[in-house]
Amino acid sequence: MNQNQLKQQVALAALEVIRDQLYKDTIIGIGTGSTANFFIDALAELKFDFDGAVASSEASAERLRAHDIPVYDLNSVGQIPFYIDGADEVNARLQMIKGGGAALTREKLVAACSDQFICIADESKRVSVLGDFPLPIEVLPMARSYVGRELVKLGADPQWREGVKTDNGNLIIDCYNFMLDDPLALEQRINQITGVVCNGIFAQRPADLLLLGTAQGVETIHSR
Ligand SMILES: O=C[C@H](O)[C@H](O)[C@H](O)COP(=O)(O)O
Repeated sequence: MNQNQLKQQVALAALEVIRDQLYKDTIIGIGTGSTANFFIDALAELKFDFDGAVASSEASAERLRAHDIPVYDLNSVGQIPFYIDGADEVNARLQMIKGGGAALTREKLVAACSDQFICIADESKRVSVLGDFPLPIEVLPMARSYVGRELVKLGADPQWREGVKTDNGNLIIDCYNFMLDDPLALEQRINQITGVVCNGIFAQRPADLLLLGTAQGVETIHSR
């Protein structure tokens, strides 16, 4: 199976996980990226079984609307039962690095409002230690240079993702060579830098369930 087939496989598996838990008033949290896109396309089949969705990016909102799935503002929905999204890396504790598609802030926010975070990923995303994938950090435009200097002091090699603007109008700095042996401590430390909007470590809010696509089938891994 190629990577896209693995992504589709986990998208369908996620659909099976939520299928029996959908009600006419259910609002589903939807992530961003190629794996989330497979899920959105699969979800269209159930669109009459739930109310609508909250999206973590304009791109996902557009894709949902193209399937005639209503998209709600997060401010109007309160707590939601599920958030389904991909990841750039995920470890055995279901902590993740996210933000390869620059949607990390809205993703973290929708995840924070969700009872259950279901991560869907192909097996290439599984790691024992987070950090090979460059850590994305969303910063206010005028803080780019200052935050970069502060990140160097923390031991990273920060690189501005030129030409990319987030849905919130901010910039992305990708950090290479970060030591991520304590993801929670680093997540909190980076958040203390003035001008940082959000960082792509999901340790404070790890996934609750990981559906991992492998050549042997979908592995279901619950958080410990
Ligand atoms: O900002 C983007 C997100 O964090 C994505 O969920 C992540 O980059 C994984 O994307 P994909 O499913 O395309 O590998």
